[in-house]
Amino acid sequence: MSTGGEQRYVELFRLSKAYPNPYGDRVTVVDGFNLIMKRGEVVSLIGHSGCGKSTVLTMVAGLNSISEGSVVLSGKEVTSAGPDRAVVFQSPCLLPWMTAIQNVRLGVDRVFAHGTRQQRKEICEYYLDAVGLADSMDKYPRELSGGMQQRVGIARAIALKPKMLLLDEPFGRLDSLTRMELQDVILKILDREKITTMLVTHDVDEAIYMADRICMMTTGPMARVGQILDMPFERPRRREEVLEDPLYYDLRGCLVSFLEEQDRRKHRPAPVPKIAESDAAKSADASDQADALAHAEA
Ligand SMILES: Nc1ncnc2c1ncn2[C@@H]1O[C@H](COP(=O)(O)OP(=O)(O)OP(=O)(O)O)[C@@H](O)[C@H]1O
Repeated sequence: MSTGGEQRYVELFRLSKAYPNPYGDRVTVVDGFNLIMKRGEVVSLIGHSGCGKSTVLTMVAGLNSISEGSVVLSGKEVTSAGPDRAVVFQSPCLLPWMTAIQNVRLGVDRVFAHGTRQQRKEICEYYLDAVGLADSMDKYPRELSGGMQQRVGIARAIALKPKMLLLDEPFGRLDSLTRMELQDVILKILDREKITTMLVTHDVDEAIYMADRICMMTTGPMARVGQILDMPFERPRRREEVLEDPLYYDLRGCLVSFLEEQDRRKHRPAPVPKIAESDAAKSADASDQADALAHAEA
């Protein structure tokens, strides 16, 4: 039976972020973002470009300061970056003078400094094999395709055996075939290792296929959780089964409607500003505004 700590393994409590703007003010991008994740759960954050998905993820990673609120992972408040949270970004940023295995070893040597040299080597080999790079471990980044480099980035993150995996559009730069292959690579590893994962993506289908829950963010500024959807599909998942499930299209429709509604709100015209005039002119102006608002609501 799972304990309370496993049910509330990650807690984002009233998380807010304000960035300075060029005029010296602060703009609150994310405001009062609440989310609780179970241990081993995969939650996808989805929302319009610029709503603050990466801001939330980087605050959880400890790479971005928290303006207000808190992130608690396994009972411990996050105050800085640490190896218990591994991040995979769009681009893996491998060190070009090191081979694939040397890139993975950098972190492994630090985190498992207590292990023997042989044990650390085996960890790296195991995860490079898990991402399908058994034959390319000794290649340099320049000898690897974009997809292969991203596989190294995934192996590098998971080899640290983190408590939490943070994926920020990890397939964003890949062609659709490679993207699907890597989705399956990650799903297989997550099914085996049960790593609690936050996945930021723009891709509705990717979110449905990979996540246990999808957290839809409202459009910023002051973005927060708009709605959370549970994905009813069993694990391990097979793409064809998910795609053939009639619920898939209902869920997809729900996500798309949410995003469209957010888009409408963002582009709703503001009321026409009033200018001081006579009472008669004022009332005419008020009725024009009412018309404008009614038009915007329609
Ligand atoms: N360091 C920063 N300083 C000032 N503003 C920032 C900073 N980082 C992000 N922002 C702003 O915060 C908002 C949210 O950015 P963020 O990258 O979190 O959004 P996102 O939803 O991940 O976007 P996308 O989907 O396009 O990657 C944007 O308006 C962005 O311009």
